[in-house]
Amino acid sequence: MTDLTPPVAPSLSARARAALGRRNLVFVGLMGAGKSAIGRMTASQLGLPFVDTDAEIERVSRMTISELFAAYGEGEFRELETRVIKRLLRTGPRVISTGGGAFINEKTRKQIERGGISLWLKADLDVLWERVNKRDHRPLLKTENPKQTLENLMSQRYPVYALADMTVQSRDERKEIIVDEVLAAIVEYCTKGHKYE
Ligand SMILES: Nc1ncnc2c1ncn2[C@@H]1O[C@H](COP(=O)(O)OP(=O)(O)O)[C@@H](O)[C@H]1O
Ligand SMILES: O=C(O)C1=C[C@@H](OP(=O)(O)O)[C@@H](O)[C@H](O)C1
Ligand SMILES: [Mg+2]
Repeated sequence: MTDLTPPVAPSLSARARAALGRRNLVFVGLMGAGKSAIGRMTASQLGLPFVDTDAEIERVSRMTISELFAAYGEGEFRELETRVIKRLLRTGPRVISTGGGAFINEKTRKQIERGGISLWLKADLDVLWERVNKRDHRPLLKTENPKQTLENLMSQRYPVYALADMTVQSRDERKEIIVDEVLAAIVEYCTKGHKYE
């Protein structure tokens, strides 16, 4: 008997998973861009383990990010961040969401370049502000004018985030839509092999 079942096209998730192969996928971008939330959902779509580097740092140090900044300062936090990311990149594949400053640190950025493919979740100031001002766990934003601080960080950091392999616009749109755009970016970048913007 002939099989009359029509062929089923592989889903976007399956195509992205195949395109990624053994590589790690690393989310970078400013505070509030959605790295932690979108990273977790992307990992689930890809059927891969997810690690948020801030959560991992908090787990190994048994301190919150705010406590680490207060007790040891940003310099020590960056050292810890670099070590944690280096260790995570040694194995895989997995999805890794970094804290906003990780990719700015040259040592960490080089590690990410070697151990994975990077995706910048890019967002406008108003989108970022709307999201970060709801919570107060980000030590760098404990300033007199946190929105201005965020804007200053945008001008300093955006040229560096732009070095990422892929860029996806994070905006006032359902998270599922952003995740689909991330999956499409992976397919495009991994099959064509040039920067995706
Ligand atoms: N597309 C989106 N739409 C609405 N809220 C979002 C979206 N993406 C992220 N968020 C929310 O914005 C907040 C900040 O996101 P988070 O993932 O913590 O950002 P990051 O890790 O980049 O700092 C969270 O409350 C998250 O659920
Ligand atoms: O931008 C930064 O330098 C930081 C971003 C934070 O992570 P999110 O980007 O996930 O908020 C966290 O790592 C720390 O507060 C420092
Ligand atoms: Mg985060």
